[in-house]
Amino acid sequence: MASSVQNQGSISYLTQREAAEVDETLMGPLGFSVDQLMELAGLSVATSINEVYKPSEYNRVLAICGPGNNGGDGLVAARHLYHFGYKPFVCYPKRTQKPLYSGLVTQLESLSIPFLSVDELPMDLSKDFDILVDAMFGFSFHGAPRPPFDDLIKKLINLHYYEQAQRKPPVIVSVDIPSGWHVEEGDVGGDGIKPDMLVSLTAPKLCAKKFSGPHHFLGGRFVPPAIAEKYKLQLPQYPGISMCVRIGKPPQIDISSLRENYISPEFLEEQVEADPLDQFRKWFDDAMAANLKEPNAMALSTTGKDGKPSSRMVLLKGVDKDGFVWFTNYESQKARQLSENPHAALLFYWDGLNRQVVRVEGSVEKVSDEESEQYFHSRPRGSQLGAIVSKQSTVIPGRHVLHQQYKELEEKYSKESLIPKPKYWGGYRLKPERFEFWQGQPSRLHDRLEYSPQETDGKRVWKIVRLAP
Ligand SMILES: NC(=O)C1=CN([C@@H]2O[C@H](COP(=O)(O)OP(=O)(O)OC[C@H]3O[C@@H](n4cnc5c(N)ncnc54)[C@H](OP(=O)(O)O)[C@@H]3O)[C@@H](O)[C@H]2O)[C@H](O)CC1
Ligand SMILES: Cc1cc2nc3c(=O)[nH]c(=O)nc-3n(C[C@H](O)[C@H](O)[C@H](O)COP(=O)(O)O)c2cc1C
Ligand SMILES: Cc1ncc(COP(=O)(O)O)c(C=O)c1O
Ligand SMILES: [K+]
Repeated sequence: MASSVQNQGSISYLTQREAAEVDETLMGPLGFSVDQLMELAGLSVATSINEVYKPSEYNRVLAICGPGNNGGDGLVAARHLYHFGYKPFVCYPKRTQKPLYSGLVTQLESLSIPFLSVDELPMDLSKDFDILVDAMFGFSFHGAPRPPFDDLIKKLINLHYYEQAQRKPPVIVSVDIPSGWHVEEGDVGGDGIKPDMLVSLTAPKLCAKKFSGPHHFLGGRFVPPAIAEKYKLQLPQYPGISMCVRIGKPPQIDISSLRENYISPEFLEEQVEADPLDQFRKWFDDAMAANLKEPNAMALSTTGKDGKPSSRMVLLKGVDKDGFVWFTNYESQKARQLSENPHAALLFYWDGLNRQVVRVEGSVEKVSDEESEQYFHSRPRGSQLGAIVSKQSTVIPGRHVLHQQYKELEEKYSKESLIPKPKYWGGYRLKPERFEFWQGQPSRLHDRLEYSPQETDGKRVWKIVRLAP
């Protein structure tokens, strides 16, 4: 059995027989119920879709569900997609009279998700939907598709006939097997559906080797090692806590075509804080609440006396009325430039909120030695040693020198002993003279509000103006 499991690269592909056996083993000796596996499968499908097609752009989803478990996966996926912010519709023409399936239907009905009969579907699916989930047939498909699925499959094949230059055609996402394809041979006649995305479940089936669309995902982070061992399955690592993982090549796309259409709430003069620091804190809190990774990462741009700019990321470690603070090596390239020209600019980009705080511009000073000292000792011991080891921005012969010195220092400063802050390490503080807050909007008509200081009646106030996007 094991020898017949096919590999392409480092991933195993299952035959139809093996796929059914794995299923039986999961649901027999390994104690899974079909409900559980279907829930995990449907959730994997929904998360895979969300990785590639965001609900802001691809909102209307039609899940076309077949009579078997593949159809059940489609019903579960539709429910999760609803909760992820999509608008799902379901076409489920051959309902299975089992409590599992009627339960799934009830759950969808309770969310007011419309069920459309085959007759209610438009001839041309491209107008009403952004995503078509093909959950008609999975690994038990055999022979030629019978009605009404033959026509439904034709609708998916014919989609491109309706493609109009101005309209983005809906994408097809196939669950486990592109419906109508032979489970092992693939699209034998070459005239079957051509999904944009395939979400293989448990392990890809042989037909997946013939999939040439841009997005191949594997879902189902539930395969116990016993199954993987028994079938000598080589499966990829799932990232983080994700239910799915991209397999196969990442899409080869034309970089010039990469673009987002930003959709955000309005950002108006009336809503902003009078003090840009308060506005910054508000946006920083939003970035924290949105769970963005390292919202304190900022690009720092400096120029030396030659006037040639350089940028690099640093971490914001404090912000108050006196300015924005970060820590670094005082003998680094940025330090040299700052000693030649104290003017610098900071830039934050908060992807996920479509926001950047651009041009926090101002002059820079070193922070006090006590402040550097205090921050240095708050860092993990490893980072403290790292700061001693790294003669930042100098040329070194290889990684080994860093590790060698690190090991020596680790021995020198055992356990609790104080690691002295090197003289060449400390903080800088930028005192802002200008701020700009930018929020992305559709058609590149973004909001840009700029703060600059102004004297009014001998008092310094912040003037706010709107800039053209
Ligand atoms: N561990 C896993 O991998 C899991 C997989 N899941 C999903 O389940 C499918 C396999 O489900 P299964 O119910 O075995 O089969 P299908 O969904 O492929 O469909 C079977 C039904 O389709 C009918 N059928 C078959 N061929 C035709 C045809 N040519 N025309 C019309 N109808 C057809 C079949 O009827 P028969 O009368 O022919 O028997 C069945 O009614 C797998 O691919 C995954 O998507 C689980 O959800 C989770 C675990
Ligand atoms: C997210 C991120 C945060 C960083 N934070 C710092 C930092 O706080 N301090 C620092 O010295 N380098 C930091 N670095 C490394 C710098 O980007 C840079 O490589 C280093 O400071 C040397 O820059 P320079 O040669 O221009 O002086 C960070 C890098 C990244 C990607
Ligand atoms: C070289 C260097 N120094 C300092 C920092 C800031 O890190 P910490 O939070 O440890 O101060 C970083 C962060 O990436 C860094 O790469
Ligand atoms: K399918």
